[in-house]
Amino acid sequence: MSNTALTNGHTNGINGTTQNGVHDKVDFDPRSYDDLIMLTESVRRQVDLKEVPTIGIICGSGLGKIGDCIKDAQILPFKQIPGFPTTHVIGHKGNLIFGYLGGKFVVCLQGRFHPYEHGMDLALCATPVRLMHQLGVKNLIVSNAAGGVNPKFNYGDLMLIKDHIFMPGLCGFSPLVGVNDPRFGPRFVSIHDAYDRQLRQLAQNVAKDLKIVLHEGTYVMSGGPQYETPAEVVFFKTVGADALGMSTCHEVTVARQCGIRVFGFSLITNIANTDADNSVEVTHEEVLEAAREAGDHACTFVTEIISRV
Ligand SMILES: O=P(O)(O)O[C@@H]1C[C@H](O)[C@@H](CO)O1
Ligand SMILES: Nc1nc2[nH]cnc2c(=O)[nH]1
Repeated sequence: MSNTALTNGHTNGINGTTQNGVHDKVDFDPRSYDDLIMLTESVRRQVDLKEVPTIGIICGSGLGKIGDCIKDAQILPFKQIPGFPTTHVIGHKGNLIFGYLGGKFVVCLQGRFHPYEHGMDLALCATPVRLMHQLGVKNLIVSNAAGGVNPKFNYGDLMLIKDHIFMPGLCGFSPLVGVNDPRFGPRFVSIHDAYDRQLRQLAQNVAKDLKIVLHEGTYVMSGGPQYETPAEVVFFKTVGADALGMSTCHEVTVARQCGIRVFGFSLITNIANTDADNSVEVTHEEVLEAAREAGDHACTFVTEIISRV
């Protein structure tokens, strides 16, 4: 089957109707388990789930190419998913894709929700991970574009995420804040093993075989959307950061709450400034350009990892 964009009308089941496949604004509560079930049912009705997608993928800025590599793709635009907000960030297409990659049936988020776009509602931004869990995902591959802090990193390198510092989470902006329905998972979640050691080893082996430079390091999520000042970069470097971004940690936190194994990597799209007297501008355009250049590379890497999971 060739790739299919799903545009049939449907009834979303959460507060209302749809016209021409586009859902009306719905009153979706990301902390309601019942709303999550209705959202999941709506997705199930719109796609032909040939198998259980046990692998989920989240594409970072400009890394949507990974989604384009999926075979026999069924493409469900976010605007057809009741409860999903819109993604406004250039380089995030806004599709949920089902199909085959690396010989496995996968579900891929071609675009993500950044907390800075959605009033720091982290539970809302992490809803796709809860959806993936409902659909049967057991392993999640998260990717992002990030600024390199570690002096060994170069533009275009890949960094496997070994650990993270979730700045908004430390300040009370966690997707787990608020009433916790135990059906989402435990109230208190241990994040001691956020990035699965076995998957990291597997990725290292893949990188070696494909002759890809793969660093390993700590990813810091800041609230964004502003990039860091040189003093902030020095601050993060001092506390152990290797790469800086504005996403991922909220998704990983929710994934761990529901028992999904995680593998994460960053594409180093710029080198973060540490000296205010010699600093250069960082732009989203250069971030996207770096991601475009690394698209094939990232796609091969992810495909090979999936084939070996
Ligand atoms: O979705 P990711 O984390 O890859 O997006 C990064 C962080 C900001 O959203 C944007 C900055 O250029 O790219
Ligand atoms: N916070 C942050 N996010 C990024 N995404 C891509 N580059 C950067 C960066 O330098 N800082």
